[in-house]
Amino acid sequence: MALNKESEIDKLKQQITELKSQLFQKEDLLRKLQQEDLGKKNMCMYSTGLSTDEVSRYSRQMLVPEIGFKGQMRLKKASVLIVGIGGLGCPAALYLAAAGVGTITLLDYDEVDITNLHRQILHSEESLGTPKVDSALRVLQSINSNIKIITSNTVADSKSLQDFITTNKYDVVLDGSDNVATRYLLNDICVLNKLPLVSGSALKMEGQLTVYNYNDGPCYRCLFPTPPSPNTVTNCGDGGVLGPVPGTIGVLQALETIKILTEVDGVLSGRLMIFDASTSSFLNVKLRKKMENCDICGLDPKIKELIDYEQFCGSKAHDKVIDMTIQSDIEHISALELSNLDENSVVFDVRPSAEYEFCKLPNTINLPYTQIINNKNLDEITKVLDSHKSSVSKVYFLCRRGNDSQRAIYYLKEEVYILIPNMLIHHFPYIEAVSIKMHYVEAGDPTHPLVLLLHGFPDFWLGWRHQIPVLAEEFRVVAVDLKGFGDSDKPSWRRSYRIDVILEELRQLISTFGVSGCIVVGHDLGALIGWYFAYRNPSVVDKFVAVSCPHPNIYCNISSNKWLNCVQLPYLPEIDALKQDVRIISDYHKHLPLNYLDAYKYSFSRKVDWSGPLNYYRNLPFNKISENQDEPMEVRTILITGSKDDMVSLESVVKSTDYCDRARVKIIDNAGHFPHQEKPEEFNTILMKCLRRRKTLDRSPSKGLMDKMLGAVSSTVKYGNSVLGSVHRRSVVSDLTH
Ligand SMILES: Nc1ncnc2c1ncn2[C@@H]1O[C@H](COP(=O)(O)OP(=O)(O)OP(=O)(O)O)[C@@H](O)[C@H]1O
Ligand SMILES: [Zn+2]
Repeated sequence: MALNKESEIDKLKQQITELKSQLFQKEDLLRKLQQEDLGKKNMCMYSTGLSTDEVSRYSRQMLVPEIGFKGQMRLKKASVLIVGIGGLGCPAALYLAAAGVGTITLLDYDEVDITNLHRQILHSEESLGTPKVDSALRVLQSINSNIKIITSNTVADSKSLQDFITTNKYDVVLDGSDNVATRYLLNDICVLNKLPLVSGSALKMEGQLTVYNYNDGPCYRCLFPTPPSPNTVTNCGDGGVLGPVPGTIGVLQALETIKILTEVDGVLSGRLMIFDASTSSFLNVKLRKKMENCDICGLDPKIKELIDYEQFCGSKAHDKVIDMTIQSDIEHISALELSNLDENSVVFDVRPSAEYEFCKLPNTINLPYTQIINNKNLDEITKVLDSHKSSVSKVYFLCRRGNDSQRAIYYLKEEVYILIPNMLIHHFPYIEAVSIKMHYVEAGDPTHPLVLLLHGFPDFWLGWRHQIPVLAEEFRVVAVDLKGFGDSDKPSWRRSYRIDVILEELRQLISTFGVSGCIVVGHDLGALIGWYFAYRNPSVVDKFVAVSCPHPNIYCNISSNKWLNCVQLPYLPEIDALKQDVRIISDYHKHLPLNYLDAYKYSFSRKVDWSGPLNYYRNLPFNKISENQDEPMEVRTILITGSKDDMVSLESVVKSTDYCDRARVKIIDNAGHFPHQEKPEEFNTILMKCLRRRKTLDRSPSKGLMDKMLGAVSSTVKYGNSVLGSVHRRSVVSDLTH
């Protein structure tokens, strides 16, 4: 009976396949005949250029004043290239075809897979295993037989794409791809051929959209001059994606394309739209302007023809499995060996709990990787191992692809903290301030005056490693991980990073140490917070040291500041900052030895590690303390800066003293933006001297400082002229007052 049923199913399947193939042949024939007939269609006698059918079909959109007859004709004459007929390309193509875009080219190398069907709405169960472009063609043509659809089941690479662009005169290119190599390829080809590029992306519950190379707006390279490290890019296969998210972005890509084609104002160029599906909100952020020194669209472009993009990006032009090899000596075992492990072995499955729930192997313990690196499960690991009946001989880590399990082992083997030799650190406690947990490192005698160290961006408490042991000899030192950084809580809400919230939490944190006052030393972002804090809490702050950071009112005016530009990153906020983490971290911390660089990369390795830092910059730089220079900073202030800091000008640091009752400026020769890490000995000598010093500081910079500034002018080319001008002006003032 069972056998009969099986053969009946097989027979039916075979018949359906044959019928389908006949159907497809007939559809093809029909299409061809219709295409031939296209030009001869009944023209509407009152509407030159559109057939009667077209007038009726598009009547609802032609009634929209922005489109009208003219717009419809533009759409009809237009030619659009869509690369990637997946989550974004499907909805985009659907709306463009329905809207009557005259010629649409579909490019995709892939075949329909069952995992595509929840979001790639042009494909169906029937088309499983067939080229995506074929199933897309069938559906699009059934919706609109008036338009011409060209398809190609190939990889878009430098050669194939150039051929397409030369043969077909495109008006717009729409990026529906899912990998970095293809993004750069599409960008470059669009710049070289002067075509706008409508770019979208979607992952999990977030989507992003922008238009590149349009009306003198920036191109992808203006914003991302170098590709992210391959291992930091997450794809839908790993991160997951909710169908309507790419659906929304794809539809909006079609909308932007229609706006460009019909010359409607308000195209999303120079702006990035971020869609947060979890809160149903859209956010528009301004992007950095077109860069004069962009490699492809700048004034003197280095790239004049297409290159090998897989080589340039170090990754393939697809987003399929990317295997990581973190450690060459890592021990791997086969599935068979895994199934035969003895009872002295423990297996931790480090996949997210949701994935573990899909399916799990017996005798495994779920210990999500994200929790491991958050230090949340270290106790649990110990507990599990302790409670194991027999003695544990081996511990195995398991995940889907072998990447997170390697990362977990690496993390557990080499915790960040053991990197610091011979440092006197008491403990790594957490403090519950108001509603958040702050992680900090404490050293020195608790009865000594408290020095609070606030790190900068992108940094965490470890940035003060050279100062902690030295300060600990005379002070009680506390180096905190600011909210959103390191091991402190990382709320993702922007409102959690409002300056009043941050200051209140800081005040509470200080009071938990049982002291009424302290010295605050801040670097970069930490110093920016320090300025606000000292201004508002003069009774709590005995002295304030601002390292590499001008007064906030000056900071507000520095439009070319790299920190602010960082917030303007596209594919921002967090996802792409994360993709770029290796680059950003290595760029900022060129002075660090390799093992420390690794520690930093850990600390900024996840999306959540970027939400806080970026939110600070979204809120802080736009808060002026007080316009009124008659309300100066009461707290004694020491400004320390490197003579070669390319992010903070000497001029801005000197000008900051205008806002202070008592201020002193110290310059560390040949140091950049991280003087406390680059020149620790000189920095420590200056810092200790300033912190010990009791007498009142003068308001004006000293003569020695002027000389140093003049000497530094040649090395701070960017601000050279303004520094020089300011030095002359200030010299006159000092001469008069001395
Ligand atoms: N260089 C390229 N040439 C042609 N098609 C490309 C190229 N790069 C990416 N694509 C296509 O872009 C589409 C992107 O679709 P999407 O992001 O929804 O993911 P997917 O690859 O279909 O599925 P998943 O990521 O879940 O495996 C895919 O169909 C892919 O084949
Ligand atoms: Zn550019």
